Amino acid sequence: MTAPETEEFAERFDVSRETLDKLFAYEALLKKWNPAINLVAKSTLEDMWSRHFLDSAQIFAMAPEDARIWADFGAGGGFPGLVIAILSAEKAPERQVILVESDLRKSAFLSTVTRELSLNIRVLAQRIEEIAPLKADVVSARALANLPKLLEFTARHLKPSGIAIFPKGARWQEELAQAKESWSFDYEAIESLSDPNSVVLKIHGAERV
Ligand SMILES: C[S@@+](CC[C@H](N)C(=O)[O-])C[C@H]1O[C@@H](n2cnc3c(N)ncnc32)[C@H](O)[C@@H]1O
Repeated sequence: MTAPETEEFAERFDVSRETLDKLFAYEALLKKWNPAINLVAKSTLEDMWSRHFLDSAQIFAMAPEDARIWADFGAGGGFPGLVIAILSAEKAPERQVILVESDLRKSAFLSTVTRELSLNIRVLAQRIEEIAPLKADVVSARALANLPKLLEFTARHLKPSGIAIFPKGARWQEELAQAKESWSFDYEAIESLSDPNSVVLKIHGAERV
């Protein structure tokens, strides 16, 4: 039987049975690897759908459908990047997702899921600072760094027309004010579906001032 949170997820994001099965397979691999390499906090393992999957899928839904290159920085256990790739297989099949993760054990996990689920993902087991410009349409990052640092990471890798999408916690306004000291940009702050105190920041046209 399908759990209510799974049904709610399927309905909210209008995904097929095949996509749900890929998410179940990813969940099983994550639970298998987590005790060895701590991909997500143990306390959140039983909350996979209402927390990590929902949190990631809302980011997917905020990007233009025709975004071809999507880079997720500091992908860790695959949030949001792996969920983006699983949803993209159904809804944006031309898209390639690039997962940048410098921790070798975590990037090995990301490569295993990529292979087992036949996803259109390129895993880069490198530091963001060291990779060649990606010319991405979208860059996302969850729980990686504060906003000024994220803008610095993103600047080299986003196309001029591209957007950056960063989920942020309750202190997002402080980070925004700090970022505005060195950057000019347009943004939207969208209330997070997984936590009413958090937002997802959508940023366009960032330029150093
Ligand atoms: C707190 S974890 C967040 C993981 C995932 N985004 C999530 O929300 O569950 C941050 C991840 O970023 C990776 N990381 C930190 N600095 C990095 C860098 N400069 N280049 C690539 N990866 C980095 C770490 O290895 C870690 O896996």
